[in-house]
Order: sequence, then structure tokens, then C-alpha cells
Amino acid sequence: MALNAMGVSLRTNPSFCFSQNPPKPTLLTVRCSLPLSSDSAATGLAERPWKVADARLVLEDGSIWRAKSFGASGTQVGEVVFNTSLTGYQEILTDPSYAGQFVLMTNPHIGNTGVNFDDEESRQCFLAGLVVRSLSITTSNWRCVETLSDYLAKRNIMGIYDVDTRAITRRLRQDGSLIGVLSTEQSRSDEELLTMSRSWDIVGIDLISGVTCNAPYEWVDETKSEWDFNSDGRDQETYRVIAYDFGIKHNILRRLASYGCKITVVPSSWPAGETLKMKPDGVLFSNGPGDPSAVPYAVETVKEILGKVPVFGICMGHQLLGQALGGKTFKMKFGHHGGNHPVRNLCNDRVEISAQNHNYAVDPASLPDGVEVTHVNLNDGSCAGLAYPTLNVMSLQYHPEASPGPHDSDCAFREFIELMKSTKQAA
Ligand SMILES: NC(=O)CC[C@H](N)C(=O)O
Repeated sequence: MALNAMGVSLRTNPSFCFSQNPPKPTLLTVRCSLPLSSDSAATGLAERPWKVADARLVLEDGSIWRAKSFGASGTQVGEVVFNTSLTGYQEILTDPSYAGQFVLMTNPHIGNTGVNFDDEESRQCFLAGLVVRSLSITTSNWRCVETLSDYLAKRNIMGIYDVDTRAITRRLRQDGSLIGVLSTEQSRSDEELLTMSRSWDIVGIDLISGVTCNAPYEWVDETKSEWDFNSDGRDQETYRVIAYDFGIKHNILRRLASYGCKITVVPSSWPAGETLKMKPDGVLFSNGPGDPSAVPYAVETVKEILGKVPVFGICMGHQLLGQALGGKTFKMKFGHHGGNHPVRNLCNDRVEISAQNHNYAVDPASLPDGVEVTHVNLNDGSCAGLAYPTLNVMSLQYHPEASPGPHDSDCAFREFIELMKSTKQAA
């Protein structure tokens, strides 16, 4: 994986490498009322008792947002999205779906619960960086094992705080998601960073290949009893599921395991023929980063499996299923990223409060006859779920596994079990 001079891995688009001139030390010329020691008076250098703004977020619209850095340093490009979740910043940081994106938290106070190693949704942080209003100066949580700042520094993830996240959010809502470049390198001019932000785009890039696993593995983690729920009515029968890792969140696997599934996770490029040879009772197509139109190989895999075994698509998996069934996906203005989106389940007319994280959606008008829209996002009427009963297909645009967010839609896992059960009985 390409690294820049500051050791920040260029995770988003390795081919977009910046010229690596190590930054020249910058003399701070300060004018402040603090008494200067004699030598500092001579050089004009003063140690300020507080952190100064040492980072810039330059957006492609030309706006420059000065901020204070935490975590890794360096220069990183990515698409800026805002997430309105009030809790779960660690699950967000480790959701591979954010690869190529800066996540701006609209909840102003971040970091107060530190981090722990139970709440991670994948093996590392894939996002481009974290943008927060106020970084907690202390942690207070019985599960805390590390500060957010140390956690990000160890994972080469950049963060900024003391920046007007509200103003940036309003801009994103007005103009749509914007590409930005975040830099702590004072040697880079504003113009250089602006040029970088206008030279990269997230559309059309396969970001899945940068987050998927390298080889198949069995999911063996047990959900600790204090975190388990809904598993009482668990079927006596065990169902074998192959889960395609397009950037899979671990809580999808934990929830399937809680419902009694034995799961083999396979890489995104795993051949459909190999999957079918494994004779699974069902196949899950997972969430994942980037543009669903940029991974035709994954759509072909889905097409080859469709109709052979019951399938369940989540988020990116839902979009790939939509394309495999003949539909089209499109890029939304600023997407849905949060934990309080109301979704109407058209099958039972219940409204589920859902966990959401997506910038693309399936266009229901493009779906062929026989494919049913099963869920609708009540905020904007977009397609939040589909089914194709004759091919034993179900999928959701949002996240029934929560992590973070509400568990209103956990029943979707039960429905997938029922789909596998009925298909097996009919065989
Ligand atoms: N969480 C996901 O799977 C996101 C899917 C896709 N990358 C999108 O942004 O819409």
C-alpha cells in the first residue's frame, strides 16, 4: 500500500501519489501577549500553551477550513460526507464502507468514551480521515482502553477538530458531497491542495478490492452473552452461509452467527462456481465502499449465483443485486449516513428506525417486473429494500446489523433464515 512521506497510507487511490518533498520546518512567527524568553524573543519563536490550527481541509469548491490536527499527519484526499449518528464513532471508524471518504460527525462532542477493541467492525480503519467539532480532552467509559487520538495515530488515520462542522455540513447539504484534501504539511500551498481536490474523484473507482479479505476464512467469533439478543427462537437447524466480503462489517457476521449460521467469508473476487461447489444454504452480499457501478466483476458474480441459492444483500450488496436484476444505481446528493432514518417496511407497514451509510441508491424505476420494492426511506422516498421472490432474493439498502444505530431491523436476519429454511424444505 503506497505511503506518503509522513507514513500516511494513500488508501483511497494509490495511483494518486503526491510528490514527496518532506516539509521544510516552519518558523512560527507569533505575536502574542505571552512573555517571551530571551532566546525566543531573538528568534521570534514562542511555545504557545495551546495547540494552534496546524491543518487545512481544502474542498473542491475552493473553501479552505483551518483546523487542529490529531491522529496521523500528512496529506490525504477523499470525499467528505457527514454522519448524524449520536453514538458509535468507533463502529463508524472501522466500517470499510467509508474507504475513500472523510467522515464529518455532526454530533459536536467526539472521543469522550475513548475506544475499546470489542466495538470494531473490521480489521482496520479504512476511511480517509475524521472531522469533528470538539475533540474530548478526556475519556470517561468503563470499556475505554485508549484515547481516540492515540487510536487514530496508531492506524495512520488523520483527524481534525475545532473546525466549523455545522457550516461544512450545510455546504454539503446545499452542494452535495464534495472532494477534499486534508493536509498538515505547511509546505503545500492552498492552490496545490485545491488542485489535488479537483484532480480526484470517488466515482468509477473500485474501492472494494482495497478492503476485502485475501482468502476465505470461517467466522468463529462468539457474541458475548451480554451483547446477544433475538437469538431465543433460534432454529435447531444450522444454516451454512457464504458471505462475500465487499468490506463486510463484523456485526453482520455476529448477527448471522447468533441466529445459528455457520459462516465462511470469501474475498470479493471469489468465483461464483467455487461458492456453488460449497453448497451453501444461502449467500450474503455485504456492504462495501465506493461506486457500485465500478465493480462489474462483482455484479457478474451475483448474476451467476442468483436463483441457485437464497441470497441476502446489504447496502453495497443490495446495489449489486439491483444491477444484477437489471436495475440501475445512481449517486445521491449527499447520501444517508446516520442512525435515525425512518424506513417503512411495505410488507408489514411498520416503520423501522434504521442505521444508514450510503451515497448511492437503486433506481426503482429501472427494476424489471417481478422485482418488488419492499422498503422505502421516509425522508426522501428512496428505495431502501427489494425482493425477487421467484429467485429467493432479499436485500436492504440500510444496515440491519446496526453497529452503530438501532436494532429495529434485526428481524431481517430472521427473515433470511426463514428464506433458507423454506428453500431447503422445498428442495
Ligand atoms: N455501506 C455501504 O455498503 C455503502 C454502499 C456504497 N458504497 C454507497 O456509498 O452507497
